[in-house]
Amino acid sequence: MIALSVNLNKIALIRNSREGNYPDVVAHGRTCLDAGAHGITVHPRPDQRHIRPQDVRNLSALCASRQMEFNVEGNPFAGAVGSYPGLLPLVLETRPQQCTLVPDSDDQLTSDHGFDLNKDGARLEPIIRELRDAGIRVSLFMDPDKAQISLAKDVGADRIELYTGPYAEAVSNQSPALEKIFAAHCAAAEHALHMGLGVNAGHDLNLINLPRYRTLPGLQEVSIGHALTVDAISMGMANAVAAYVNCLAGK
Ligand SMILES: CC(=O)[C@@H](O)[C@H](O)COP(=O)(O)O
Ligand SMILES: NCC(=O)COP(=O)(O)O
Repeated sequence: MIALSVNLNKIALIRNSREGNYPDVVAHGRTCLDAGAHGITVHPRPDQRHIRPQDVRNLSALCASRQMEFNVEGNPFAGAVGSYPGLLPLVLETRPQQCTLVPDSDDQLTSDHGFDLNKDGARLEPIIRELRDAGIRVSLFMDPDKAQISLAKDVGADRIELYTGPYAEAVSNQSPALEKIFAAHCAAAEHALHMGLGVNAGHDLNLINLPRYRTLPGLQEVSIGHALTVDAISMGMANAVAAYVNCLAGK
């Protein structure tokens, strides 16, 4: 089974466009879990454009009450800004099952590359150790590069999350590069498994590109937010979650 972790960033983004708590992020989290999602993902950013620290606390409590996986993504090097305490303090306070470290700069529109561990490996190592010592599984956001994935093992990660943006773009553009891109993802996944790393994936996955991506060797979990939320506008959130769960199951 490939787990579906629903990313609720975009629900928070709509909420933040007005005062008040509408739509309610926690209520949507509950709907997703009721509809068959295996977990919830959030990616708080220092500018709090969507997920706020209190959302992380509330969703952590929701997932704990359901014994479902909570995955918090973010830049481990971003410090405290205003009421954003920084990723590490927030994660150590809320104790998700998984923390996915992503090499985003603070002003990035969205995530668009994996770690260069030749550059960041040494400063990531103590962070990964601290998270693992707290009982939190650590995944690193990575491009499908075998040498980099070997380094992910060396710095102590449990899993990698393969960055699927270029794969999704190639599917959507019907690019001739698609075969090569998907082959690189398969080789990267096989290498990760060989190294003893678990394999997650995410970014711009949708109902069109998922039927192929779900065949990736050893894929354990996908986190999906943007497209699933867009589908929920026409299908309803529960139906959208069910459609993605079915798609991952090959139905
Ligand atoms: C790491 C990753 O690919 C996702 O978390 C994605 O970056 C979603 O973040 P935004 O919703 O802020 O674009
Ligand atoms: N890790 C990827 C994620 O959480 C969601 O990415 P997207 O589906 O919003 O592109």
